[in-house]
Amino acid sequence: MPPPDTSTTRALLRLVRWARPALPRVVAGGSATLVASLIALSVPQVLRGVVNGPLLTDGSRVAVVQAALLVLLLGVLEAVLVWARRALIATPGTGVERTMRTDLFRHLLDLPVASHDRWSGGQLLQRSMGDLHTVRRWMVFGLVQLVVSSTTVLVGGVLMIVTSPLLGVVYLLGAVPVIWLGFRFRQHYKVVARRARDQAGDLATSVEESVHGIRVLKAFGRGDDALEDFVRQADELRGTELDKARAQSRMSFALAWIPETTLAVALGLGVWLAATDRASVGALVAFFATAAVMTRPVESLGMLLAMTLDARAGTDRFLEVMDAVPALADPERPVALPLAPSAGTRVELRDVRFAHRPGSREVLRGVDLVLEPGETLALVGLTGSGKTTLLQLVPRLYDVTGGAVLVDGVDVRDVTRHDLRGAVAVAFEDPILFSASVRDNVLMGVPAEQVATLSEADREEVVRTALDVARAGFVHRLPRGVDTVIGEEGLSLSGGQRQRVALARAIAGRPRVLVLDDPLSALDVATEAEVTAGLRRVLATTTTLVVAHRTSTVALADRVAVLEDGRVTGVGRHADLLATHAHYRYVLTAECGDDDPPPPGDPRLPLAEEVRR
Ligand SMILES: Nc1ncnc2c1ncn2[C@@H]1O[C@H](COP(=O)(O)OP(=O)(O)OP(=O)(O)O)[C@@H](O)[C@H]1O
Repeated sequence: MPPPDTSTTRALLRLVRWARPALPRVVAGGSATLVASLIALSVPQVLRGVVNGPLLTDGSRVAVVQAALLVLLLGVLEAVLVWARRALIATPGTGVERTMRTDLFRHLLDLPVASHDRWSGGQLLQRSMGDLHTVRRWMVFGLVQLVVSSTTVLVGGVLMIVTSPLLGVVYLLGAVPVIWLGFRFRQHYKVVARRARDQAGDLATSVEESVHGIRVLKAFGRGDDALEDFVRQADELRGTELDKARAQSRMSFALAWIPETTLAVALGLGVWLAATDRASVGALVAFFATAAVMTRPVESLGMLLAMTLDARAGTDRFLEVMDAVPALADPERPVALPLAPSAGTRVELRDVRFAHRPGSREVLRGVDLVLEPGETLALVGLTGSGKTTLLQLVPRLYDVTGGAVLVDGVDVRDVTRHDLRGAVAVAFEDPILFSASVRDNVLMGVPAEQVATLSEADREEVVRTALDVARAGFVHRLPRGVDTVIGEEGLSLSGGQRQRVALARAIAGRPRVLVLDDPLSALDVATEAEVTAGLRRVLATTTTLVVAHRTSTVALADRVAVLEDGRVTGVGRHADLLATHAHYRYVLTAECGDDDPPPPGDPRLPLAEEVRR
């Protein structure tokens, strides 16, 4: 077998952090297996004594019976140890797998939103399920068996040389081609093992995306294309799995025929040695019985090496995610947000700059904006002007790349994410709900520790008020009212219904700051006005930043800020801006007079020119 691959060893050693609690039992189980194997190797030595002693000399029955009883005892002991291994190892492995999975999930929740662009949903699913399952199987079976088989082969080899040096050397000559083939196998297999895992992740992503976008696929009649794509990916994965299987069977074949061939040569040589009195019959029996005991460990080495390389690929994929740095980590010395002033919370964006990647074009280029306590400020701008990006900086879904966002005078980077998110609630245009009851979805907007202190009646009151304000009374007509479980991502609700439940979630915790990304876009104007009026009434002291695309939304704000090419070019009341700000008028009304040329790069430019003509 090839010497251990240091990079594989290093990667797998990093697993000790998770495996530590299971180590005592794994080591005990491994030791039991090792002793069982050594017992198996000792039987040929007993046979040697019987053959060279009673069988070939005085034929003492007592000695033969004694030897048989000894072999029986060793056999029983070996069986007990094999059972002990299973009993010791089965449970701790599942605990390790669970801890790794939980840590991975916890880490995912801590990662910046941007890192989710790096791994698709299917890849993360595969990493947290299939990969960790492979790692666990290797840890409790592959690793133990690899250590035991390698030790058995080593001890067996030494015993063979001691029993008959010449035959031992002949037999062990087979190790030379085996090591060479093992090197080649490892080089090839580690590449295909990784490829197979990546392809399995891509395949899972296809399933996830197709299920997610099933309505689009059906509506556009693209089901066959999706199927074709899926079959192609499935074929690629199958090809890689076959490649793995072929490599493994070549290795297993070599591990079967090479030792058997050298054993056949050793047998011929051994018979000649015995016939010429250069070796005892007992030694010959012991030699070949040892070779028989070693057959299985030798043959299993190919499979165990493959398992190790599969586990290495799984470990690498797990550690890649775990090594991703949570860019939005909590500060070392967090500052507490001051208690909410009675008038409400002041939010300030001070010379805020933001680029999605280092060196890329800045989406925000020095934004200065102040939201006075309790004020509702609408953010208006052309599509792609950076409105959503700006909103996401307030609850720190992204960090500014320049300047600062301050909540009641405290930089949001100096506050723990837990505190900040307790103070700032968000509702997006595309609302994501979870496959839980309406009640649980709404209560998700209230910090967990606060929910724990509420009585059952208070919780109901919180949910009812939030749903009332969001004009989401339709939930009471669902089959089980607020207990109705809304399907995955809330797809069993209409777009407008989902938006209202998501809004109820955002306001349930009575946040100090509410950040709304056009959250009522799917509502008719009348319902939107009702919802906004309800919001104003209930959240009188809540400072609100809302992205608006419609005049109806904007009219309900105290002031409006116009975002233009990454900068705020105007702040004021809707009517004033409409009268004085050409770009604002253009964005909101698509009315473009001769004096108000559409801004360069505006996607509506061709249409505006057409209208003018
Ligand atoms: N994750 C991302 N990575 C790289 N660029 C991004 C990312 N998200 C948004 N952008 C870019 O940032 C710019 C601003 O996007 P943003 O979503 O903030 O615009 P918006 O004003 O909210 O648009 P809309 O009104 O259409 O929602 C766009 O050019 C967009 O392509």
